[in-house]
Amino acid sequence: MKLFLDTAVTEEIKKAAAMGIIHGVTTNPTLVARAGHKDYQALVKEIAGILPEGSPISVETVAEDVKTMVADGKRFFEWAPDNVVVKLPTNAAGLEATRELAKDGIQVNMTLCFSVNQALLAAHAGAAYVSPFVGRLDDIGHDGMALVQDIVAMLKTYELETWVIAASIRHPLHCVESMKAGAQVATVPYKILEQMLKHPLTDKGIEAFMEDWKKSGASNE
Ligand SMILES: O=C[C@H](O)COP(=O)(O)O
Repeated sequence: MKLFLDTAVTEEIKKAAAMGIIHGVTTNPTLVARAGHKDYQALVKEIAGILPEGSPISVETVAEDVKTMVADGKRFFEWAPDNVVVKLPTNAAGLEATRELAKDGIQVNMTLCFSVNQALLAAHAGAAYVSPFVGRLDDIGHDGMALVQDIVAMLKTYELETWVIAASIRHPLHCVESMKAGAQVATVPYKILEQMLKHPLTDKGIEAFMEDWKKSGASNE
């Protein structure tokens, strides 16, 4: 499973990219606003310069009609043609715009997906990615991860090539479950990356090795 970083904070992207553990970035209007960016184009170009060449960056529109969605998508694509994946909502306008952009070879990530039916429609429209929102379903008492499992199985059954991005990831167990479900990607906030890495026995082990080495008086010069 590949990992995307779900953030608009460039410092977080730099830190994760330096460790070589992320394959792309997803942004959305809330994340861009929260990070205090005023210029989306400048942000996307900066992210493209941080990530390895060709890494996908999801760039989301706030347009509501097909014409503006397509125009936005084409504009976003020009900002970084090797990276930009246009993020569109899974609704009627989003499907039509996805079809248009896909015809032009522009990749689309259909976001705010909350059902297997929506994922099937996204795949038929030509979406490169579909993003089921796990945490937001859990928040209302539904089983978000069951949706990821069902979508992965459905796409496999019908040999559809759309990739599943497990999104709205809220804790490290969501990542483990996404792997078990066979999602191609999980997009995670930086905090979750840190939680994925952290293990008390690793820290304890490092401490013990250092103490024993110091006590031994041995040299590694
Ligand atoms: O844009 C997609 C995000 O993964 C949504 O996450 P959230 O539900 O925590 O806002």
